[in-house]
Amino acid sequence: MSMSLPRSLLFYGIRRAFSCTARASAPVHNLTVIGSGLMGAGIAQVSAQTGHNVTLVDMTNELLQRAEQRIKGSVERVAKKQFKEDPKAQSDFASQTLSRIKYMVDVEKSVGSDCDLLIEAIIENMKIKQNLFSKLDKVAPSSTIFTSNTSSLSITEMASVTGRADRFGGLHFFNPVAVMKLVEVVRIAGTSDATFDTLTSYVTAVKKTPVCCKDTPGFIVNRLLVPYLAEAMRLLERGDASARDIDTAMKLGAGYPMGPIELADYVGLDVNKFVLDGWHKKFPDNPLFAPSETLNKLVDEGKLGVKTGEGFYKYDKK
Ligand SMILES: CC(=O)CC(=O)SCCNC(=O)CCNC(=O)[C@H](O)C(C)(C)COP(=O)(O)OP(=O)(O)OC[C@H]1O[C@@H](n2cnc3c(N)ncnc32)[C@H](O)[C@@H]1OP(=O)(O)O
Ligand SMILES: NC(=O)C1=CN([C@@H]2O[C@H](COP(=O)(O)OP(=O)(O)OC[C@H]3O[C@@H](n4cnc5c(N)ncnc54)[C@H](O)[C@@H]3O)[C@@H](O)[C@H]2O)C=CC1
Repeated sequence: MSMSLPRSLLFYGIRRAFSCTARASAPVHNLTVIGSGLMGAGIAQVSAQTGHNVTLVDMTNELLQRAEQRIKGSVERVAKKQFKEDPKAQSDFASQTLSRIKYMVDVEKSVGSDCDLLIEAIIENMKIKQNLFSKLDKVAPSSTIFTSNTSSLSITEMASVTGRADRFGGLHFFNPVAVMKLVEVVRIAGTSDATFDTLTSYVTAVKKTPVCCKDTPGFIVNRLLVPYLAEAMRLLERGDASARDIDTAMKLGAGYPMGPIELADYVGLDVNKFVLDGWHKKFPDNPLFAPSETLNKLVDEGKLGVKTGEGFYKYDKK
């Protein structure tokens, strides 16, 4: 005999399974962000702006100095916006934010005994990410929650090299972090309720909106966005329209803030290529993930988009 649930109960069950509402949880005070590039610097910034103590790590002091400059510029923009008519409040906000960020090249020392949360934002490569997590798992306190900001890789595969699958999840921020309001909180099979609750509370604390998703390729946003960007590149390759016209069309015809070609440059063509190539290898029959010749050529030439001064378009060097 089959038993059917009342509709209201069924929807309640679905809501609970996927709900991202923050419940009481262990708060995050201290976090370590590994990788001080576009994303890591942004994550460090929004965390420090909301009172968290951050240790930001990269491979060289030069990279960290670049990140510090970028963070400073962005915090000043935010301060001007938040405290429009009050220059003193602007400079207090900026200096307090900047004072909460420590910079470090020694990755193993970066997860001290008080580290509540680790966010990895290094290159989009599974082997390199696994090496990092495996190394950190041995030195980090057992209570530290590990997360990755990956765009496209499996969080489960990363957690598999550690002994802390219950304290592992994904925190996927969007670029530019200071402005974009969403964070995807990715739950793997092992993620405990306590870990999940801490992650959603942290996202709310940094003034972003969490959505919960399963550990599937691209989660929600990139599963939809990356094929769209690749399709725009193919449209361009076929000579069906110019880059400018494709971008203008999607801005004025579909209401996007940026067109797909300029957004690809903004995200970084290397990141686009890593994502597309990785999915093509895993799902070779899916035409949505077919490589783009133009993308490959630009990456080979070191033209990675806004961050290198040239991609599909040319930019003032940052
Ligand atoms: C690849 C992945 O895994 C996932 C991803 O991230 S996919 C990429 C997701 N991101 C997007 O889709 C971005 C789409 N683009 C946009 O939303 C907008 O074009 C944009 C926010 C980037 C810029 O907006 P814009 O209106 O063209 O430019 P601009 O006027 O300079 O900026 C808008 C506001 O944001 C602020 N802002 C922009 N960049 C900023 C930064 N880096 N730091 C601080 N503030 C910033 C500006 O100060 C400005 O504030 P006001 O409106 O109060 O003046
Ligand atoms: N660019 C984007 O729009 C988005 C990217 N992501 C993801 O975030 C991650 C980082 O991307 P970006 O910030 O764009 O890359 P990026 O290239 O700007 O920065 C990566 C940084 O990590 C550092 N790094 C590499 N290996 C390291 C190691 N072993 N230890 C310490 N630092 C190391 C590099 O020196 C570099 O500074 C990737 O997984 C990417 O897929 C997620 C959302 C949006």
